[in-house]
Amino acid sequence: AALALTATACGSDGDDAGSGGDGKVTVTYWDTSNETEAKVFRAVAEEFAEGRDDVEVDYVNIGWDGAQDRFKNAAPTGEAPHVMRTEVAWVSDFASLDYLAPLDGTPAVENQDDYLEQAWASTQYDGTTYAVPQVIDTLALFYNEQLLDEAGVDVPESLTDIQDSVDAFEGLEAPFYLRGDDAYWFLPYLYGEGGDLVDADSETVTVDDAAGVAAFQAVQDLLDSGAAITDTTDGWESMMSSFGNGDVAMMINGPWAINDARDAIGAENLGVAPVPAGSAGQGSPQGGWNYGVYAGLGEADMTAAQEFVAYMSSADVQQRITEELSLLPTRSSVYEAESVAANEMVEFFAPAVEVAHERAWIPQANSLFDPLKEEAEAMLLGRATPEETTAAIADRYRELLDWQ
Ligand SMILES: C[C@H]1O[C@H](O[C@H]2[C@H](O)[C@@H](O)[C@@H](O[C@H]3[C@H](O)[C@@H](O)[C@@H](O[C@H]4[C@H](O)[C@@H](O)[C@@H](O)O[C@@H]4CO)O[C@@H]3CO)O[C@@H]2CO)[C@H](O)[C@H](O)[C@@H]1N[C@H]1C[C@@H](CO)[C@H](O)[C@@H](O)[C@@H]1O
Repeated sequence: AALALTATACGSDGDDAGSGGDGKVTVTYWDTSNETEAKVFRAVAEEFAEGRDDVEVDYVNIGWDGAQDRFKNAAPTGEAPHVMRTEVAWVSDFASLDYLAPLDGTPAVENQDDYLEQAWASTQYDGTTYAVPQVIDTLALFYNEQLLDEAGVDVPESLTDIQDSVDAFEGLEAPFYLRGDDAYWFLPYLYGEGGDLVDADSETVTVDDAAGVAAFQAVQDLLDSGAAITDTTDGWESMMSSFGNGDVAMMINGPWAINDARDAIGAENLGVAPVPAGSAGQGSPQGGWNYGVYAGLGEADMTAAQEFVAYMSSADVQQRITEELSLLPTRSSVYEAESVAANEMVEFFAPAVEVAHERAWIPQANSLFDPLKEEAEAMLLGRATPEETTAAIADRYRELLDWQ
C-alpha cells in the first residue's frame, strides 16, 4: 500500500531541512552492527564527509534487537534515517510498505555486475532494486582447536560425529553449544535432513514433513545424549560465554562473531568448518546486510543518501571492512584483493557462502521465525516432542500464510 510518507528531510517550506539552510546535507545512517563491528563502520561512514563542506554524516548505532520495528515505526512519521542497515530479509518487508526508495539507475548503484548473485538477489523486490549489498554471511561450525586436540577429536563433519565425541570431552559441560533461542540457528538442522520451513514456489508449508520432524529429533538427540547444552533465553550471551570460557568446544555462529571469538579463546585457537551434516546432507542459510535508502527524502537529501550508499558499498570500503572485521564482501572484485584472499576466515566462508541455502525473499518470510522460536522452546524444555513441535509450528504457518 503506497503510504503518504512525511518526507523526513523536508521542512515546512519544502526545502531540504536536512541541509540546515546552508546547503549542507546531514546524512543520517542507522547501523545495527555489534559493538566490535561498530567501531569500524562508524569510522568508515564518517569518512564519507571528510574534505567536503556540502555534507555531514550522523552515524547512529541502533543495535540489532528491535531494529526492524524501529525503522518501520519511524518511516511513516518522517523520523526515519536517510540510510538504514537493512537485513537481507527486511528489504522485501520495507519495500512492500513503500518505505525504501527504488534505486535502479541512481548514483547508489555503481558497477552492478560486480555484486555476488546471491547478495544482489536480496536487494530485489517486485522486479525493482530497493537496496545495495553490504556483507553476505552464513553459519559455520566454530571450534576451539586446543580443546579438540586435547580430546583427540577430529573436526566433526556430522551431527553423529558430535554425538560420538561426548566421552572424549568429559571435562567440558558438553562438546557443543546448541543455540535454542533464535530460529535462524535451527535452519542448518532442517537443511541437514533435506527439509525447509516452507516451499515458497508451491506456497506449501513443509516444516512438519518427515525431514522437518527428523531435524527437530536430531536437535533433541544432541541434547539427550549430552552432546549439547542449550538455553531458551539469552542464547547469544550464553553461547559466547560458554565457548569463550571453554565450557564447550564448539558452537555454530557467523562472521559477525569472528573477532569476539578470537578475543575469547585466542585467534590461533579458533577454527571454522562447514556446519555439521545431518542424515541427508549439509546446508546453512544465507544471511547478510544491505543499505536501504528511505523513500521519504527530499531531492538534495536523496542524492546525498544515494552517494553515501555508493561510497559505503564501494570496493575500497568493502575491502577495508574485510581487512578490519573479516566480514565477507559482496563484490566479486574485492575477493581478488591480496589482503582479502589471504584472510583465512574469508578463505573458509567464501566457498561456504557460495553453497549457502538461499531463502525466499518475501515479506511473509519475516514472520516465520518467531513461531518456530516459541514452539521450539516447549521442546527444549521437555514439554513437547519433535512431532508435536513441528505440527504446532506448521499450524501457525498455515494460519499466518494461508498456504497448504
Ligand atoms: C525473528 C526475526 O526473524 C527474522 O530475522 C532473521 C533474519 O532474517 C536472518 O537472516 C537471521 O539474521 C542473521 C543475520 O543475517 C546475520 O547477519 C547475523 O546478524 C548479526 C549481524 O551480522 C551483526 O552485525 C549484528 O547486527 O548482530 C546481528 C545478530 O547477531 O545474525 C542474524 C541472526 O541473529 O536470523 C534472524 C532471526 O534471528 C526476520 O527477518 C525478522 O527480523 C524477525 N523479527 C521480526 C518479525 C517481524 C514480523 O514480520 C516483526 O514485525 C518484528 O517485530 C520482528 O522483529
